[in-house]
Amino acid sequence: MSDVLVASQPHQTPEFVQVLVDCVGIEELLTYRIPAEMTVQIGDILSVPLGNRHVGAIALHFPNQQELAEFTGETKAIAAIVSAGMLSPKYWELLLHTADYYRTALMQTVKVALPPKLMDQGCYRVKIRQEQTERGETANSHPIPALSPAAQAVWAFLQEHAQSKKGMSRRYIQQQVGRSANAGLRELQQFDLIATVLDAPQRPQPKFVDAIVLLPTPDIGEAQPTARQTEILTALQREGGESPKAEFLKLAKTTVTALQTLANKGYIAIDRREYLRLGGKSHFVTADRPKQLTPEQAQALAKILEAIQTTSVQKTAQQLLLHGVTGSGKTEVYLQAIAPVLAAGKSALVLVPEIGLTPQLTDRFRARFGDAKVNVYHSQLSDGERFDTWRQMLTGDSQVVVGTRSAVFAPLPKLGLIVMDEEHDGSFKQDQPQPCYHARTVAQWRSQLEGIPLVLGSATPSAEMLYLANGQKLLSDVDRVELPRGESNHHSNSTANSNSTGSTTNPIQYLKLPNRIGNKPMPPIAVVDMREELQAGNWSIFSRTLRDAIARMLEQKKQGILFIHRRGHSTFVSCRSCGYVMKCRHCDVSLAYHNPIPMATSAPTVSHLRCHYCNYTEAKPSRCPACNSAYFKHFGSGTQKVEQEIAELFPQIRLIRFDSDTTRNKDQHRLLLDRFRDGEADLLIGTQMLTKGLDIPQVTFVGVISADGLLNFSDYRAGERAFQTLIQVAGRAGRGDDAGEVIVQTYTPEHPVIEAVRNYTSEQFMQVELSQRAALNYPPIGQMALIHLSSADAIVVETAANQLAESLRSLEMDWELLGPAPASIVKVANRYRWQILLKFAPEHVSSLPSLDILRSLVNHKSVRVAIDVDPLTIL
Ligand SMILES: Nc1ncnc2c1ncn2[C@@H]1O[C@H](COP(=O)(O)OP(=O)(O)OP(=O)(O)O)[C@@H](O)[C@H]1O
Ligand SMILES: [Zn+2]
Ligand SMILES: [Zn+2]
Repeated sequence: MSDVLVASQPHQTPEFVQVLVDCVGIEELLTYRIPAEMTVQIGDILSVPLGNRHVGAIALHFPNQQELAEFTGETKAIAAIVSAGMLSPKYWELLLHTADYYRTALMQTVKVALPPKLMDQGCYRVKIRQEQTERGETANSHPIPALSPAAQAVWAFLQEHAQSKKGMSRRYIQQQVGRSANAGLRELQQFDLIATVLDAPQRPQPKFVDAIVLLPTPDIGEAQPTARQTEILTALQREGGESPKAEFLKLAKTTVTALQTLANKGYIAIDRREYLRLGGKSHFVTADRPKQLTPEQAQALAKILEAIQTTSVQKTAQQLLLHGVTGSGKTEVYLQAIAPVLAAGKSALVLVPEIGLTPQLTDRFRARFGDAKVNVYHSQLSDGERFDTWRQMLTGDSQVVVGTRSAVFAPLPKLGLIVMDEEHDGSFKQDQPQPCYHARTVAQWRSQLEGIPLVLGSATPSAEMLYLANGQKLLSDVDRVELPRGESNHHSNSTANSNSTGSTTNPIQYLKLPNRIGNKPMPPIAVVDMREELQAGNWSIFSRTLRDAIARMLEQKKQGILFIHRRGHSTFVSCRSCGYVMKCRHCDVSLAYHNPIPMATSAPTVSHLRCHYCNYTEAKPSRCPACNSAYFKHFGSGTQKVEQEIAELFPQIRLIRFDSDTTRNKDQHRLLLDRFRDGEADLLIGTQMLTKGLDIPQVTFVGVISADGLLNFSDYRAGERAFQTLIQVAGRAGRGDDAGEVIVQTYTPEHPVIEAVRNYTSEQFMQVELSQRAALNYPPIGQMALIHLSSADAIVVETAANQLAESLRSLEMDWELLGPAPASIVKVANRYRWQILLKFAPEHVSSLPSLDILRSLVNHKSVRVAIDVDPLTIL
């Protein structure tokens, strides 16, 4: 796939190796000599001399002749191989490719992928190789007579402590044996007498406890439970019908005897259950068995299993796009696809968008496969937790890892399947620091490198995946993409097929789940025209329809969700009377509203509108250019404001606000959602986070305060994103027995996105969307990269941006350069932000400037530069 690996795997035994050292402040690779008796491989953890001490290092690159020629100084020799072959060459190739594609130094990429402390030599232990001690008679004498005194000393020390199963740390051996220990260890390693292992953490054992379980009310004729017994049963019901015995005794202030009586009467059972220790709140796994699949699910599963079969024989990766409407049972398909992978002793990686979604989803995986088989990996883990989880993965034990973006680098030696849930979700893309990788792109490379299938699931697949699934063609029916059986096999011969864009010529199988489980109808979506509300004299943010729906929901004692577009992005200007939106005449994106900003030249001193793709600027008209209405301004309402107004309208309503303010703490998500699930509130008010995978059966009502913020996001992807968000949000309604109802408020009901959402016509919408993108060479047809510049000094950053743009233009590369332009939100954290947009054909991605080159072209110390390849938002 990448040339990088080829260059780094020379044919002769390499004499030198470049390593990354575990030392704060040293970012570049250092070159070391490999002693003649040592065989080093890429990815080995080494011990190398640095200054007057030894530090940990990772072997990352074998320099070629040219690189060596540039190198003149004297090189020191590697002291020891601490741990060999811990991560496979394929894993390192993945990192090398990621660094290269995203124009980021390898070091920075490694830092994103690996947990802290990995190179810390204290984390490794030396053991006598098993075969040697088992030989019994040789165990107490020197197995090989030619050992040097240093090696003999270490050997004797290790033998003395052979009963310690965990082994000894190098540091401890050095302390005990003395200065020569390192040489001794190296010699023993060379004779293969010792092994070094990463100190493996103890896997927590599953914990079982007695649990009280509520049973269906028994048929007991006249004998009613006593008042006290009813109290106990109600308490148990409040706990969800299940509670650990010890906790419940305290909670219900009752006794073992009282519980036994209830058990004898058949009201409850006392049962041994596995007890889960999850972040924050421990709770039970309710035993969960595979569900009987619907025919559609079964068909999708069969295709995935077939892909797993074929790839394990032929090592050719396949991607499968599982397009299943909200509530169609995609997760159940993942679960049943993973089961045979685990049964074969392999591991599965499940990537999910955000931690807000993870508790509910990980619970389902734990319930199915048991606590011991499931590891969770995300950025909110502490350094220690990350490190422990990493080591757990390295053991090679068959396991499921459920994680967010960075888990795409999970070091699973026997990976058999990658699943990416909600593949369209923007949080798979890293904004900063560099590399600004997209986990889906990296997952695609990884699946090809490892020759394992990648399942990408979504109710609203991304334009990228639909385009790929359609064979990179535009206007044809996506449904017909599915390949005839067997044809997929000879198409793909391993990784050689991928081109430089990271997309693949391997066929993508398109799998569809068009119906909800139990054939529950999709909730009807009603669109309210806010212009009419205005005409009727209703100036509130709630239409009459929305107010009535909430009143009805309260009356029927149902639950609802009110969605508000993310705060702080009300940068577009539109007309409340006719819905007209100001757009850039060159770029087909909404113009951003700017207060006066300090600029070197022609600084507008009044509020103005500006395109942050191409820098086109115009004054903000005071009246609507289309209908001359004076009600022409920028807008936005935050969650707090909506919360206040709702509380004023419905004084008795119980609300939970769910946004980044109320969910800062990592257990807060689970807590708030649990409270809502338990019926502690009527209405959940929140932002984007609510759109993801919530499966709460009692929710019948979903309201969208204003779709306009989504529709007019000043970005070429606004339409796609708005469509996905609205469909996902609507998909939270009517998942249980009662039918759902969705209300969307907007000033532009005739907008194609709104039309498509109302009618659930995703394919048609995406086809039009793709052909519009093709017209302007926007992704996924063309490609883009965004160069960010920022500085505390508004003038300096503008000058630097102009100079950089000029330098880049003079390179005369195969890209189109737009800008420079100020970012739509110019000032963030006291820094002014400018950007340069590069548009190019996918085959030219490797000609993009690297971060190092950009830095050298920008000659201002105070200006920070970054490059984002395939940016998701251009704000
Ligand atoms: N074959 C089945 N039989 C019965 N119930 C099922 C089956 N498959 C899934 N379910 C249930 O249907 C509900 C919806 O399934 P699931 O959450 O997997 O859907 P989804 O497609 O992942 O939804 P979304 O994309 O909206 O998150 C869940 O409560 C799940 O337990
Ligand atoms: Zn107007
Ligand atoms: Zn423009």
